[in-house]
Amino acid sequence: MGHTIRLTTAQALIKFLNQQYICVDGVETPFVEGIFTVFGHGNVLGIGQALEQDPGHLKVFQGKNEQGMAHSAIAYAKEKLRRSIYAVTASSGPGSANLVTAAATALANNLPVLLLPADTFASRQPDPVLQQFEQEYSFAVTTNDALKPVSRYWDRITRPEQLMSSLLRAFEVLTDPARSGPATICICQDTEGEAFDYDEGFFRKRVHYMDRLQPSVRELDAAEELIRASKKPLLLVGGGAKYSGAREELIAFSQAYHIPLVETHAGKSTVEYTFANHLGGTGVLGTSAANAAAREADLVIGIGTRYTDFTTSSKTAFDFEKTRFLNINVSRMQGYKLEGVPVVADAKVAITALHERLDGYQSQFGSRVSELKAAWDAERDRLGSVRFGREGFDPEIKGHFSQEVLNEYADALGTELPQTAALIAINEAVDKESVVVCSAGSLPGDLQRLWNVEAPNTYHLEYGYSCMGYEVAGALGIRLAKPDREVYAMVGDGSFLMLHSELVTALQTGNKINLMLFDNSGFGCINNLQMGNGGGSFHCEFRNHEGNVMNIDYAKIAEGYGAKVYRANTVEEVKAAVEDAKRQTVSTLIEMKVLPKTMSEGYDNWWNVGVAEVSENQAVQAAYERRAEMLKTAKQY
Ligand SMILES: Cc1ncc(C[n+]2csc(CCOP(=O)(O)OP(=O)(O)O)c2C)c(N)n1
Ligand SMILES: O=C1C[C@@H](O)[C@H](O)[C@@H](O)C1=O
Ligand SMILES: [Mg+2]
Repeated sequence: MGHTIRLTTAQALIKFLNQQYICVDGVETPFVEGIFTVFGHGNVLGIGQALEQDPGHLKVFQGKNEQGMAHSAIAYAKEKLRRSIYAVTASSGPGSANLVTAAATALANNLPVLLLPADTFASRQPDPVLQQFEQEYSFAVTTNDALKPVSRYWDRITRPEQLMSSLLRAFEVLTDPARSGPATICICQDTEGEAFDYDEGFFRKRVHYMDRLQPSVRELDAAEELIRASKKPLLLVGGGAKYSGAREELIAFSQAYHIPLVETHAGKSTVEYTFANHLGGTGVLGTSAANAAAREADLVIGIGTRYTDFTTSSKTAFDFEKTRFLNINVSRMQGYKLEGVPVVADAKVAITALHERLDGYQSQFGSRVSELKAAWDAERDRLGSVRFGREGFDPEIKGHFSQEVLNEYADALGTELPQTAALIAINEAVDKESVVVCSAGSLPGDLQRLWNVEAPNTYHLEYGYSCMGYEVAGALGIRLAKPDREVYAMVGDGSFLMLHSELVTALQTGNKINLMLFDNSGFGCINNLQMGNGGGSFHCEFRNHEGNVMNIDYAKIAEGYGAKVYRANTVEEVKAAVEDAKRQTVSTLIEMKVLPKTMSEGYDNWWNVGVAEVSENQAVQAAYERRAEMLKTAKQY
């Protein structure tokens, strides 16, 4: 052993974080950008002291809610294509518990984040300490154990020297493209402040190489054979393609062999929609063009996709009798899905290698690609020009609300604005390099279908966990990743109510974000789901105790925090507000009252949901039977 240096566990942690680098394609950059903190008794005297003494290059942010700040950290990592992270420190007990939802969000989306919740005392001398819940069967169980199932790596540090092996393992996980996710290191409160003579070698600069996984010759042979045998292959672009940076390779491949391209939420904006062979999003929230191409395809080339139910329309989007799957993925687990032929490799490398092998090949899609795209573009134009009428209005979500109820909403909210028209107006008004973020509600559907991307990597959807409350916090994380871009959080009233604390952090730190608040006074998409499956409207509208539609002044709330606010209830007002908001340096909120049932829906999709098998309501029974019929056509596994 060489020289030693005497540090507390927390000081050693911060020193180590400063020395971690990542290398991708020969470019070496620091891996840990900073740390989000909510200090409490569990971490302020340990990690807080260490940061106050010497943060090194780490940027230190004061979060307002542990879940919120962790969402910001996750969004930062996603926007940085997993090549840079923030750490997150929380105090023990409720602070740790607040991290659970965010950890699960990171896990579902394969996003790296280092979670550092404090733990109870290693010595147990003062037990039970404040916020220790005392589980009778074991004093070793603390709130932090709730983070185990939602972490890719989890450890508890009860002695200073344990930190060394723990951190090395955590960074191996955080920088592995196939297993990236939350690494959680819980440090006992007393241990954080305990000193140890650390070997100086532990703090040397460490470079983690995110090498591009190469496909084997056998895999490429199999892939080539599949494609050559296919008449109508389809490129399905998932998040793995985006993280790999495979835009140019995908465009060249698609162009050379005339293979149409569709995308998942995570993959969206890897290739911009202006590319001629791009048919938009696929599945439950997909375009008519993408879903038609999926049905016609005899080979799906899935690139970095997890094939979720939304992507596959609960395994009904394809003709499973004839369609084969070629799965390019860095994860073997993902590669095995839908009985596909796996190519366990980096997307960019695999597409390049396949491109070189397919000389002379051409798909038989011919003019079908441009025809499908043109038909969808016309449909999008229609959705953009929908206007409300007090009589005979036929909303996109049909048969749920009578004209009378829709008029009631128009009166209560003082608006006639349809959601699709508002969204398309925003799409047209924002600069093409700006970034849009969303995660839950009806907006992901409208975004996947209607948000036309003109510049790569400008669309950020958290749809692995679809966690309400990610939108505002996520916008902050994106702004930190891309400080020169405008960031627009598309947020429903329900999501805004669930969590928007990090708006204050954005205002406090001068990191401008724009919140596009779509207020339809309710959990709109869930109301659609219940009514679309035979139910009534049950506890999803925001009506008060007298049965009246609530009209909440969200602009006033944001104004109270110090944001610049706008109230925009017509397409013209929305466009004007977006233009003015661009000129602001402070964070903005544009409140739009939109009519329920005016979001987009349909286009040959299906979502398998748990409809009641027995019910006193005939409409629910009918919905159950429809589901049973659909299940007959679905692949079983
Ligand atoms: C944390 C969390 N809780 C619950 C849900 C289930 N959920 C999905 S969308 C939704 C309602 C969203 O309402 P709002 O944000 O107003 O969007 P809208 O559907 O009205 O557009 C709910 C409750 C979720 N996705 N995330
Ligand atoms: O339950 C849900 C329904 C989806 O439509 C929505 O986008 C998502 O947020 C969700 O959780
Ligand atoms: Mg709503």
